[in-house]
Amino acid sequence: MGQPALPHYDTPPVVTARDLVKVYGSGETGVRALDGVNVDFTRGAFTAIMGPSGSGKSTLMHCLAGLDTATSGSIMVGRTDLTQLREKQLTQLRRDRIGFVFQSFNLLPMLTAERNILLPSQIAGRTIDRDRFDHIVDVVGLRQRLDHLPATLSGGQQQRVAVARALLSAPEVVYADEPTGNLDSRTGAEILTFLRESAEELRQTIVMVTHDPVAAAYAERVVFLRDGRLVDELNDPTAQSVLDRLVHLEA
Ligand SMILES: Nc1ncnc2c1ncn2[C@@H]1O[C@H](COP(=O)(O)OP(=O)(O)OP(=O)(O)O)[C@@H](O)[C@H]1O
Repeated sequence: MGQPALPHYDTPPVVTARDLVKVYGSGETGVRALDGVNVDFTRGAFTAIMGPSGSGKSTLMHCLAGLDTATSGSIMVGRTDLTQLREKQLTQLRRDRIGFVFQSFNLLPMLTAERNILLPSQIAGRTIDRDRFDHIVDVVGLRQRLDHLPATLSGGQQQRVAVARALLSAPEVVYADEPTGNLDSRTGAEILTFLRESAEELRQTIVMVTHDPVAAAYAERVVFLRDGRLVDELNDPTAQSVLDRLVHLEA
């Protein structure tokens, strides 16, 4: 195990998973996708989850985000244990307290960029923080594209819309699932830089699943899964140091 992330040691974790187990199926054919994961994410930390194929990355993110139910263990988001929530409360928690960025952007095609960014807040009945909206739109460089439909935007611009949408309500945590998987490397670098700056400057907590050591190196911390267990972590990673650990894990 690496050292704890020093810049955040004095802040309580935003998300805490304890003894997290996820078994798909049962009996002989059951798959133990998570096998007792303990992990904390502190406020303003940008963390990447990595590991070999099938190690449980997606399962961990889906459980942490309340998109899938854990078999046992607890997941605290602030003071809420989301493993104890009913479906309706879980839906509300996802809507009000968690942001999502997916590989496939997930924008509504008939809405402009601006309306896509605002929609979740409008559905939740939140007052729009116009200053934050303006700040985010300017930082991601979407000012000139706000009245465009997604189909008329490049992949990178569409992902910026998705990131702006996720960040607008200042959720307690943003989960990003391969956010640069559909982007060329230059555009991907821009999105990752923005995610990193959001963590540093807006103190936005971000957890990202990726296969790409170059993408993971934008995070300040990388946690490694193998066979459903958290087996290693790196602070201040470089693409090379991440790659070295991965090669070691896959050996
Ligand atoms: N819905 C499911 N039903 C049964 N088994 C599943 C299901 N989802 C995942 N698994 C199994 O759980 C294990 C962990 O899968 P998961 O998708 O979380 O890994 P991953 O690290 O995200 O993999 P990859 O890098 O290939 O996307 C694998 O053995 C997988 O086959």
